[in-house]
Amino acid sequence: MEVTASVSTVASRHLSTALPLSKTTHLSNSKFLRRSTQPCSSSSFIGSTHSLSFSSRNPFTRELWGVIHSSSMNAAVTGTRKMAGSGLIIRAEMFGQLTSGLETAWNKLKGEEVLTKENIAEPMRDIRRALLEADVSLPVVRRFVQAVSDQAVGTGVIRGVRPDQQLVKIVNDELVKLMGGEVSELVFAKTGPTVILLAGLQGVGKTTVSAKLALYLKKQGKSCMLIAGDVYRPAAIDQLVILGEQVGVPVYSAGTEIKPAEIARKGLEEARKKNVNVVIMDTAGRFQIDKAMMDELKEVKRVLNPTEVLLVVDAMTGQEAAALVTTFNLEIGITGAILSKLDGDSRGGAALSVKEVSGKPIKLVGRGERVEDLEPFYPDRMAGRILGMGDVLSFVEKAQEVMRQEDAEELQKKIMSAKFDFNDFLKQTRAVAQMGSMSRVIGMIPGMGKVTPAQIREAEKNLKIMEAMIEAMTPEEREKPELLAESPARRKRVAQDSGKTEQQVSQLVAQLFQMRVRMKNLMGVMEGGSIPALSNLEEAMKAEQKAPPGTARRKRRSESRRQFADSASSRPGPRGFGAKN
Ligand SMILES: Nc1nc2c(ncn2[C@@H]2O[C@H](COP(=O)(O)OP(=O)(O)OP(=O)(O)O)[C@@H](O)[C@H]2O)c(=O)[nH]1
Repeated sequence: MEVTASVSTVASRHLSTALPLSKTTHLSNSKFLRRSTQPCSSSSFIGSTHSLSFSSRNPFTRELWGVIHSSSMNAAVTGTRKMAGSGLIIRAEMFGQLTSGLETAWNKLKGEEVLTKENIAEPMRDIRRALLEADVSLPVVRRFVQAVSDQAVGTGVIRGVRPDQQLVKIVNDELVKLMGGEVSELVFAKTGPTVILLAGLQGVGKTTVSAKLALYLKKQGKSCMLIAGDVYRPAAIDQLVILGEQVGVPVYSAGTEIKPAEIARKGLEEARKKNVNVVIMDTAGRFQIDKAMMDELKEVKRVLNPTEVLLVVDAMTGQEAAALVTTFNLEIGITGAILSKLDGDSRGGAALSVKEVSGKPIKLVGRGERVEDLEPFYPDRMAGRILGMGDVLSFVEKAQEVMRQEDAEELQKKIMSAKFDFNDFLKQTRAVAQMGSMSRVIGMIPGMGKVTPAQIREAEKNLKIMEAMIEAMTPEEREKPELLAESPARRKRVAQDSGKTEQQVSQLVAQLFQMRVRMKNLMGVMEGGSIPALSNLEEAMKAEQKAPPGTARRKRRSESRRQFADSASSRPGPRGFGAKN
């Protein structure tokens, strides 16, 4: 098995040079395992091996994180200096508890030479406990643990691969298998419109999913139409109409005085007239399964003869979601599930149980309230995420959506000529914001799984503060940060207009200059090869960070500091840096 761990390189490269995914380089298993099991403390993650490979291709990301998370900025904001990473590491990303539970298992194998029946007994108990705590159904846990144990004992010694790493690999492969192995694509009708019928209990997110799905398919070039079939909740029809407008998709509604099956028939007729590619029908949810609901759905299904019948289930309901998929499948016959609210406190039980329990695949996942927050369900990426690998491919796709190639190239040019300005800064931070909440974006970056929620909250807060300050700058000041560096009066105005302190504005300007120099240096280190060997890159990055005094790099860094310090020292008195007026 090849694991695309090094897509981190691609992810970051994409942001700077928008390389196509096909240039992904693959790491061998052992490298993946080594990387995935390396501890990464929250306080040092910026310089960790993982984030080195990620950020090295995109100096901005690393710098952005460094700047927005700088403790000095926190101090300026809160008046206290906080230590980043106080020892207690909490995973910011979903399935955190499961991930840590599994980590406990591998950690017990540290120092062992080979996997044996005896030494895996305790780790297997940890795995079992972690899965049960994640609300995975018991029969699934039993089968899983059995499959992993059987393979672990039979593995023998693999040169260069530690037993704990071997166990990670076995668990990874079994997790992928458990979740269905392959991505289960939506099926489209060969002729006429493809009809997708959505079902599910109350409040699971059907109406939201209808609009999300329409947008998702629209992005693939398909014309869509929505049918509002929730006749029991008038607000659901209004909600769908509003969401339809938001995503630019027509909504067929016929009020609440008409039977859902009749709405379905008329809606389908309308869709045929309009010649749309895909029709998505939202249906009424119930508090719990009842016969009336099932009969109604059966009737709607008969009328629509849908290509897909997808049950929307709430990821937070754990194994209950899997049971629901089974019941709906037996009652009305479904083609798959959509797991909603995977961004919430889901422990993983639903994602891990649905396929195994019901035999029906999860086709899509909802990961947020926004209409953009719907993605295909990738079992391998989900396994990677559970194991703390970070969902890099999803990140790359998101990045591709929000970052145009020209922007990326222009940015690179600016970085190389040290002309990166506040407009670029703003554009980049917004591109990151567009990818979803920072916690999600950070969770997708390998090695950044272990960031404390407090750190993310601080970073998000800092980002807002910075945006406010940049927005208070004139277009000229944004383009020429020197103007601000040289004028305390300008900085004072920006501070007043943004409601921040002069110290915060000065600090932001200083950070931009430091970023310019450091990013240019990093890009320089990477120039000369398309995708440098990861190890070389890491070395280069380490050297960049740890260059001893007197070396060229160290000199460059001190020059950059001096450059800024020079402007700082030219100011009159303690009011700020670079003062000329
Ligand atoms: N965080 C998060 N919230 C979601 C997601 N999907 C839906 N929601 C929220 O869940 C709530 C219920 O969503 P609806 O789409 O109204 O659910 P429904 O199944 O149509 O509800 P009924 O019509 O009452 O059956 C709303 O507040 C949505 O914003 C998701 O993936 N993540």
